[in-house]
Amino acid sequence: MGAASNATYLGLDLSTQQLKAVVVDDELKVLHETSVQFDNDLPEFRTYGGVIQRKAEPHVAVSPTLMWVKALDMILDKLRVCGVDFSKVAAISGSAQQHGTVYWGKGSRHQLQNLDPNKFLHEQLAMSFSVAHSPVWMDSSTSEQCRRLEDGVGGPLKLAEITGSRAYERFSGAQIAKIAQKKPEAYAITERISLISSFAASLFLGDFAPIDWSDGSGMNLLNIRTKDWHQKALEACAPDLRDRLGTPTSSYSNLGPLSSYFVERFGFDEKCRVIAFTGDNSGSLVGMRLKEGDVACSLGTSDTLFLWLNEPKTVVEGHVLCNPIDDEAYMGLLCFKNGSLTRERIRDTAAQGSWQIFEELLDSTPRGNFGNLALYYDAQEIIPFLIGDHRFNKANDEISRYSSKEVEVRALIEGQFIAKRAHAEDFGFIIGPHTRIFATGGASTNKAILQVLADVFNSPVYVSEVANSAMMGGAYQAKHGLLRDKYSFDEITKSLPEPTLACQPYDDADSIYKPMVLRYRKIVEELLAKS
Ligand SMILES: O=C(CO)[C@@H](O)[C@H](O)CF
Repeated sequence: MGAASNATYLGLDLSTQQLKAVVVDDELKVLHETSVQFDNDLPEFRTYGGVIQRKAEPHVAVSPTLMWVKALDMILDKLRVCGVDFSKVAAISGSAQQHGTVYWGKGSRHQLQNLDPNKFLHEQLAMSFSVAHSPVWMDSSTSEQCRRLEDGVGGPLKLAEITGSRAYERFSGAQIAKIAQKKPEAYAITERISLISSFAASLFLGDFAPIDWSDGSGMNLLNIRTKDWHQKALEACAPDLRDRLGTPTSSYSNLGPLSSYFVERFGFDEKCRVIAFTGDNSGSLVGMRLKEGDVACSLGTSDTLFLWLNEPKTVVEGHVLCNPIDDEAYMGLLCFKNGSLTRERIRDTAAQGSWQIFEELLDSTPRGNFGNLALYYDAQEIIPFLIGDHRFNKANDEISRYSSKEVEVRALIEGQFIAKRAHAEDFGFIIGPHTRIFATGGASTNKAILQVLADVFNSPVYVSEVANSAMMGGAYQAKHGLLRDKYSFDEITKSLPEPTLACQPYDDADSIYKPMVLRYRKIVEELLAKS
């Protein structure tokens, strides 16, 4: 099957903290894999976790757009040094952090279409962006724009019914509205607005790439049933926005030939095709080959739960996105902002910065943690809308610290997963005898953490051989988009091994965690009332 038996596919994941790339063979087996860490490999941009946040504006989170361009220059050189034969690559696709927006200035399309193969991309595109720092998904500074957007379309429930979500601060619509209001001159000279996924596709295409339906579902602007922009939402955000966004497209669209820049600079075949890029959670769904009834838990900078939906639904919390594999289907998504950075904080304070000690401490405490329950929110959490650390003892008194480090470690992990179960059930997810949890992301390599996940959800936890499902999803989508006319996604991915069972829940798990979920709801209700 495939374009040719020696065809390879290039998949990328432009995530919050790093750019990752993988080359797979025609059977989708990994041949090469590498990454560029923004903080360490591109220190000149002075990011922390790939993002710039200033104490004076704690709710603002941006990333230098040019940092992502330079990371692409670097990662292709790293792949070349790894010995990748670019001439065999039949198609390219990828994933990227959702919701962030890139602002292409006047004349940038011409620059994209006329790149000089003797120069780095970052040299040639240094002046191409009308907004140098892209707002990213960790930003929560747009509550005012959210209210205006909801009012403009008839309220939060109406917006959720049409676009799959009520207004969220990190979503692109509110972020674009803020740029148009606070930087009108920059907005006026903006020729195109991309998501970070379609921005990455644009670099490979050598032209503006369309926004795909799945990542476009994270903007509060796309009607997820008609797959077209919702005019009232566009008008509630910024003037003349439709032309700046372009026409959205299916998430496995074959966009066109690879830019000649890459053919001449790296030796790609001129027949290599660019397939639409999508959001990282949609890419993870592709990479995990998620099926109806399964739940995916991605443990990365953000923690997300997502599942396959055959039909859209209106939700007051969480999101419904167009499905990246099947144009007629959807996916449900719950995003928890305080993921790996919070786990790293507690690892540093309670486990001397060592994951091994962290695991030992976690393993040394009983399920239920002696009745202690805690919530840790370094940054403004999305669900629930809370911030700060909130520790509770067995008597349900809020306390400032736990006496032991092992209690603190278990309180963090149990609290994160209990919250996920509570909000997944609110979303309508029913945990049953056939439920399978598929774990991915950095923390999915930590067995002790996965055991807590299995216990809290009272379900078996499976892992794929490659922890980075968003990156693998890019590679799978490259072949899927190239050969979709001949083969279905299942046919294209059938050669892949089934995920591995990582752990099963203990028999007493549900009797411990079901009551803790109820306790979590009560605690959150009281904290929200106070805040
Ligand atoms: O905001 C999110 C999803 O809605 C996050 O998972 C980002 O996509 C992480 F990059």
